[in-house]
Amino acid sequence: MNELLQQLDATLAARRAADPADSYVASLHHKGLNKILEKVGEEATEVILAAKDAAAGGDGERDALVGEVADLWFHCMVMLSHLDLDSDAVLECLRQRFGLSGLAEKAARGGAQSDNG
Ligand SMILES: N=c1c2ncn([C@@H]3O[C@H](COP(=O)(O)OP(=O)(O)OP(=O)(O)O)[C@@H](O)[C@H]3O)c2ncn1[C@@H]1O[C@H](COP(=O)(O)O)[C@@H](O)[C@H]1O
Repeated sequence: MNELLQQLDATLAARRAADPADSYVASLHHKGLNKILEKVGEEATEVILAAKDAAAGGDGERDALVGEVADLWFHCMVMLSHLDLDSDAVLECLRQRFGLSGLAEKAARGGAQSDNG
């Protein structure tokens, strides 16, 4: 669906058979799902901290936030690849949701009573 994401997905899939000594992605696949999830968690925390800094800071902090989001997206893509999924599946999910109000969707599944979930 998105050319860059598709190219990156292809690289991530190819790295599953690569030597961990030669490739960061191969080293993550080699270490396994728990290591990959640890990285996703770390990167998510870094995004939160960077967003706080960006809200209070200037262009440097905003650029740093973009870099942290890229790290998070990348590690989520490695996680999907490790589980035989790819970004196309996520983009298709977003495409199906596009234009459907989150409030309307929540009401349709009977979840409109609470603000917490
Ligand atoms: N987009 C990325 C990308 N974004 C971030 N990173 C790496 O992700 C790591 C995360 O940052 P950290 O500060 O947590 O790294 P770290 O401290 O070395 O990690 P740990 O030792 O704590 O696990 C860094 O080493 C980054 O270089 C990426 N590594 C690879 N890619 C893409 O994946 C492709 C394949 O990479 P290789 O498999 O390394 O060839 C590359 O060509 C790129 O397109």
